[in-house]
Amino acid sequence: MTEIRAIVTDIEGTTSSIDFVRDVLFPYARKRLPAFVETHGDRPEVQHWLHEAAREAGLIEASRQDIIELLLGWIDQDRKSTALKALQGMIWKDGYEAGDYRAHLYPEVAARLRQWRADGLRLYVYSSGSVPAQQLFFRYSEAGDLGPLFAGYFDTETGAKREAGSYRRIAEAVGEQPQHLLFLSDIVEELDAAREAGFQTAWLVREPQALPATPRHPVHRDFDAISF
Ligand SMILES: CSCCC(=O)C(=O)COP(=O)(O)O
Ligand SMILES: [Mg+2]
Repeated sequence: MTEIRAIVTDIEGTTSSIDFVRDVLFPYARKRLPAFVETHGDRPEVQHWLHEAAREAGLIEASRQDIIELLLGWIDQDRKSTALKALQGMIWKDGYEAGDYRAHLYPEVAARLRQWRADGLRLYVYSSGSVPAQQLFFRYSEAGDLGPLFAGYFDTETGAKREAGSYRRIAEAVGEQPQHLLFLSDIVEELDAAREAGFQTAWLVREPQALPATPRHPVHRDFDAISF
C-alpha cells in the first residue's frame, strides 16, 4: 500500500450517525427556517444563498415565501444543495451555542482521529454540510472540541461528492498526490469518485448494516479497523 499522508473524512454515516443528522439537525433547521429567513433575510450572506437557491430551482421573481417553501421541501428530500446547506449551517449555530445538542460521534472516532494526528497524518473533512457547519459540528462534538485536529474542510463548493473532479481539487488544495490520500465514506458512489481521482478508499459499513457480499472498496466496521 502506498504511504498515507492525509485522511479526508465524510461526516454523516462515517464519523457520525445518519440518525443524528436526520432526527436532530434537520428538524431543528426545518422548524426555525421560516423565522430565520424573515428575520435575517436582508443580511448579505443570507440574501446571497436565498438567491442561489432560487437560481438552482429556476425560480424567476420568487417571493421570500416561495423560497422558504422550496427550502423546506429540500430539507424533506435531503437535497444536497449548497445553498440549503449554507443556510442550515447558520441556523444550527444557534442550537450548538445554546447547548440544545452536541454533534454525535461514533465511540471510537475521537480517539482514532487523535491517534492519526499524533502519528503525523493531516486530517480533512469533506461533507455536503457547509464548511461553517462542519466546523461547528466538530467544535461542539460529544467528545469535546475536535476542531484543532483538522487542517481543513471542504464542502460542495469544491464540487459534488460523486464527481472525481472534486477529489482532484481536494488533492491539489492539500498539496498531495491523490495516492497518498485516504478517503473515508459510507457511500460507495463517493468512494468510486475518489478512487477514480486516484485516492485510496475506506468504506465504513456500520453495525447493524449488512456487509456487502462483493465490496468494491475495503470495508470497515469502524475507524479502529482501518489500518495502513
Ligand atoms: C456538517 S454536518 C451536516 C450534515 C449534512 O447536512 C449532510 O448533508 C451530511 O452529508 P455528508 O456528506 O457528511 O454525508
Ligand atoms: Mg456520508
